[in-house]
Amino acid sequence: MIWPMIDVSVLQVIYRFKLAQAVPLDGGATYAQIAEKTGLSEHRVSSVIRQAMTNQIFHEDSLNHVVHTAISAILVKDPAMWDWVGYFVEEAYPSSARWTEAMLRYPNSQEPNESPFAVAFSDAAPEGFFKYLSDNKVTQARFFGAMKGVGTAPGLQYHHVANGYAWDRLGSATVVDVGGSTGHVSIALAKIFPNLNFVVQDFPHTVQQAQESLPAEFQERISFMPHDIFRPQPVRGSVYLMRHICHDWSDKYSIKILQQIVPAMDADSKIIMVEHVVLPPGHRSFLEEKQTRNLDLHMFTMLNSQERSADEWARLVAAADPRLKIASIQKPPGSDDSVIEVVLSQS
Ligand SMILES: C[S@@+](CC[C@H](N)C(=O)[O-])C[C@H]1O[C@@H](n2cnc3c(N)ncnc32)[C@H](O)[C@@H]1O
Repeated sequence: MIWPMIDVSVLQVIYRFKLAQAVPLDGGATYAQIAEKTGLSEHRVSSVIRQAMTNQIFHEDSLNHVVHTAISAILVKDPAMWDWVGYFVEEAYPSSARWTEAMLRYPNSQEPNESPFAVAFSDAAPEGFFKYLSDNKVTQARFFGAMKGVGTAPGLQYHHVANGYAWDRLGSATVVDVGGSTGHVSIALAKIFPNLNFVVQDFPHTVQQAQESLPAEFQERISFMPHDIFRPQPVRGSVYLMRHICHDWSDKYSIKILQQIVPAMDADSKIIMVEHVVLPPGHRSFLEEKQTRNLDLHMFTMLNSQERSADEWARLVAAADPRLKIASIQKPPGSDDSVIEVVLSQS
């Protein structure tokens, strides 16, 4: 149980010293050649690569001669996978080693600037991960690349959002995509549901770029609006889509985000959250269970946030406003996320 830390340390060396790129995709390289390219000693290179081989990263096809495996080759061929590894080994891994320090220094904190990440990067990122990203273009580009890669995973495809809710029953509603980034989810829904219009809200720099690159066919139906999710919702009487928003925030902040929307809601309004709904142990395969538990603790690591069970989602919306109720939770087949429909009861 202790040894997997060596796996990640090895991955960090592979990333930092670009060991995958030091091995040509055709033909491979000797340890001496890789050492020369990377500036590491031949012994260190072979120790690291031979340990990586135990995870099927690289293969020695003859003594001291390294070739790629499918896993090592993907690090060279797929920039999103490279960014994903980079984000994990450079930001998440050192932060994960600071859990207990964060827990002791800031017991049960819900503040992003008291997360294990903020403890690990206290000099560079005293205000937490998101502020660090906005101040560091290299890290930001890597994180966006990683997120783009994650978005291509089968369980996170946008068609699950379409399948998980009866969007066609909304008539000609306006859907406000709160924290909708560059509008990729709205665009995916707009393609399938021609009656719906969309307002995508996010930080000013994000929505400005997105408006400029929006395909002409959607110009009439999708608009972009700079909006801070911690300020009152300016678009009234709509359907409010929030995909992967609250899992970035602890309860304290998620409640604030929801409370900004409630005053804008009318009797037909809904909040549609697309999020992970955690099941109790024993309901899923071992690998799914492991993935969910890892993700929950990863959210703690970086943001002092969490993944939530159905009960925790219900308590969260009720804490934001006792009139808010979860009307339905649908998990489309093959989807990692569920679609949580929240309504405002009028009684
Ligand atoms: C995890 S991403 C989800 C993006 C999109 N909803 C999706 O499903 O791909 C979180 C989004 O929230 C936005 N965000 C974070 N804090 C915000 C704030 N205070 N105001 C507006 N948007 C914010 C980020 O810019 C980012 O686009």
